[in-house]
Amino acid sequence: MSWGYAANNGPDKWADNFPIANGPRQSPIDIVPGEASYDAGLKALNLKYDPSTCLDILNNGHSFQVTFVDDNDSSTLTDGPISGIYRLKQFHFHWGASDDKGSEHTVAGTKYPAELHLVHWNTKYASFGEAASQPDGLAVVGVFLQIGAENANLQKVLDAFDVIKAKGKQTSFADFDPATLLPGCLDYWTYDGSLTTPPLLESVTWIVCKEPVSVSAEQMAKFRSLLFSAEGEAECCMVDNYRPPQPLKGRAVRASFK
Ligand SMILES: NS(=O)(=O)c1ccc2oc(=S)[nH]c2c1
Ligand SMILES: [Zn+2]
Repeated sequence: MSWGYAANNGPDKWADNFPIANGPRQSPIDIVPGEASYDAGLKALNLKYDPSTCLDILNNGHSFQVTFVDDNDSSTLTDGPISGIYRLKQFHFHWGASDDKGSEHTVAGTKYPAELHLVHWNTKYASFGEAASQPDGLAVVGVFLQIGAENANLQKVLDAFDVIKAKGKQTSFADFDPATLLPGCLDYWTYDGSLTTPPLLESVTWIVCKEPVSVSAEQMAKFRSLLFSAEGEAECCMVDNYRPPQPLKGRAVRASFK
């Protein structure tokens, strides 16, 4: 049986096949603003995305993801807490069955209804796969979603859902600018962590934005219309695809803002 988010294969069971689940730098974490240390040396995030690198959108059975062409430096993350050039590979989300849960990171115990992850890999390595096994291989920008006004930019992504409802479904998705999903203020917390899904590799510099973006309650319902299950299988709604916060184990969380 493969990993998932159900009682029999969910986060509490992942250590059976992925012992790093109990490792020293696991993600997500609960971010306690009062315990984060302001670091004046942290640079502003420099995100430069080219919409023409947007390739397709797919339901991978754990979330849906929008994948980008990453054979050149058209869509990159530089500065912030990282050094060098990291290329955008994909973005995806995690969300709950109801608006009171869904994010992976929490802020002083507060759960948001959803969390966006923009996944980048360090171009000092040959590929995403190689970078994912290196301690400085990946940088993921996390953005919280909170219930409010309809998000017109997000709607462009949700409009593609009807053709990727089931696990394994994929369709072309072009000319989308992921920068339109970012908050106006790019203040962030940063810490050393891991992938939040198996293989849980400890290769991620996490960059979590302080300011959430809006999503309407109707748009959240659209997220919940996706399926974990493939066509022809018993339908299982894609909800609660989030890992809960993990032990900090002495790690420092730095803030880019006072
Ligand atoms: N949820 S996440 O930590 O951003 C993340 C990002 C990229 C991934 O690639 C595999 S494989 N699992 C992943 C989890
Ligand atoms: Zn994620």
